[in-house]
Parts: sequence; structure tokens; C-alpha cells
Amino acid sequence: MPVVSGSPSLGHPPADGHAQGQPPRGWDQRPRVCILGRDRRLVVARGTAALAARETFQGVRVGFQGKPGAYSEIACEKAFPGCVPAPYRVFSDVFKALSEGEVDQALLPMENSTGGSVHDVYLLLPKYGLHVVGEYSLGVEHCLLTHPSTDVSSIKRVFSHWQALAQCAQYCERMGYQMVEHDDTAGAAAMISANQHNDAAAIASSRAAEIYELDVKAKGIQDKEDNYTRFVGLSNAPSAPPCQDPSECKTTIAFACRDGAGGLQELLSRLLALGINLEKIEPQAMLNEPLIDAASGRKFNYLFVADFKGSIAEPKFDQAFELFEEYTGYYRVFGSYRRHAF
Ligand SMILES: O=C(O)C(=O)C[C@]1(C(=O)O)C=C[C@@H](O)C=C1
Repeated sequence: MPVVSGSPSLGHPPADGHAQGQPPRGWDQRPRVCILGRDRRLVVARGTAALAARETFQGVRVGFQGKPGAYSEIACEKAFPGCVPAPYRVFSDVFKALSEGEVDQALLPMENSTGGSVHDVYLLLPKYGLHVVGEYSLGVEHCLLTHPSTDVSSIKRVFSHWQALAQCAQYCERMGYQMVEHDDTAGAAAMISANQHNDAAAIASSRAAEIYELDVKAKGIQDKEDNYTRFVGLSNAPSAPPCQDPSECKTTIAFACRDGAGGLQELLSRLLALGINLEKIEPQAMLNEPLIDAASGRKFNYLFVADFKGSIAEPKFDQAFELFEEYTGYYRVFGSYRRHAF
């Protein structure tokens, strides 16, 4: 029995082909994965086999966003030792590559302890029928990189991924540098290397400095010494929900509450009463269907992507899914998985 979402009533009539039981347009339209009740064992067995076959990750192709030397590539190598990291220019290319089987897994940044959420990834996650199979936190130390011919006193502009710029914003302000956004940190380093801009630097990893033969003019320039990026591993197949040490696990669920006052608060407090703690919740506007109730004046409709402590292998999650049936018009479980830190 699939995890159906109950009535799709999101507070508006099911017009324009918005059929019962289907998620809103633009999101993953495939049926929800069977991970509940009678079918749970089936998926656990399949997931376990898939994991066992991948003990070393030798030759496993892992998609990431950025050029070689990006932090995402460094995280790939730590998370999946022996893997073959596969670079893609933008996040949506990574999602597409994984869903079309061009790569076996993907690793994507969800948030940074200094710079906050990576919203683009949160927006893409519900649109694809992929599964979260692990969490990996990487300590990130940013460097100021220039062409070897550049004198540090002539730097006026710094290029980097917006997340890296956000993590070094106070440093850049102190130094009087203009911040310029680039696709990724290593891409900024490659651009500085190719163009020999003598008034510019890149904020990137020391590995990027080696690859693109740049000078490291300063190290550890991020505003907080302890600076971590949390990545998630994505796969086409669900992995077995971990049963040992569920307190070390996390479960990610996207959902849209049924219309009605207090629905979100009630759902969360009833989950808490079951002993299921919310760790993070990320709202996103349903861009296709923002207007839901002209009469009440409610104009915004949200999808929430939430991380809960624990694993769906725990019996209390059976009751939790009854609550999701009751309170939401749509929900999808992305997976229960372990946390790893480097
Ligand atoms: O540009 C890179 O190097 C990336 O891997 C992307 C990214 C991010 O999107 O958060 C990853 C880690 C760092 O926090 C900075 C940038």
C-alpha cells in the first residue's frame, strides 16, 4: 500500500487537472514511495541489499555542483571514499543527472552554519522523486586566492559562490572588497586563473588553489572559525531506515497542511507528544498556487520541508504517519538516514 497523502485538498478546488491524491503541479508527480505498513519490509530489504553492494563506493559516480576543487567535491570524497565525483554547473543539472541515471548518487549542500539555508536545493528537492540517504557535515575553511602576479594590496573585488561570500561577509567589508557572485567557489578560482585579473581574488578552498595554480594570500577568512556545511546524499533508490541508534538519525518529510487555522501548530505539537522532535523546518511558497482563499484573505500557501529527529524504523513513526494523513493534503518522506561529520 503506497503512502498516499489522503485528500489533496490544499484549500482550493481541484481545478485545472489538480486531481485527487496528486501533489501540486511542479512537484514530483510519481506515486509516493512505499515505506509504510506492510510494504515497509520490502523496501528495507531492497535498500539493505543496495547498501551492502556499495561498501567501498569504488567507481560509484557521485554528482555535485561546481568545478573540481569545490567544497562539494571535497565532501563527495569524504562521504563516499573511492567514488568518482562528477561536476555539474548548477544544482538542477545534478538533480537531472541523478534522476536520469547519469550518476549513481548526488551530494548537495543544504545549509551552512554561518550562511544559512541553500534555498535553491530546498526548492529542487520536492520536484524530483529522489531519496535522502545520509547527512554529511564538512568543516569549511575559506582562503583568499589570487593570481601569483597579483599584489594583495591591489585586491578590490572578490569572486565566489554566494554562500561562501555570506560566510566571509564581515571579512570582505573590513577589507573593503566588493563581493561578486560566481557559480561556485572553484569556478571563481578557475576564472581568476584564466583571466589574470590583478585587482581580484577568489574565495575558495586550498585545494582549488593547487588545481588552478593560485597563491593563497590568506587562510581561515570566514567570519566564524567553526564553519560547517551540511550536505545530503541523494539516491534514486531508498535506503534502509536505520534501526540502531535512532537518536543518531534524522527523517526528512515534505508536507503541505490542509487549510484551516492552527493546522501546522497542531500537527507539530501532536508529533511532539509522540516524542518526535522537529529539528528544522523550511517553508517555501507554492509558486504555482499561491492564492488559496480569497474569502479569508489568506494569500500564501506553503510546502514545508522538515527534519525530525529519529528514524521511521521506530514504531512511534507509524502513529506519526496517521497524523500526516489527518493534517496534510500532501506529504512525502525523503528518507531516514544517519549523520556523519568530517
Ligand atoms: O561552491 C562550492 O564550493 C560549493 O561546494 C557550494 C557551497 C554551497 O553551496 O554552500 C558548499 C559549501 C560552502 O559552504 C560554499 C559553497
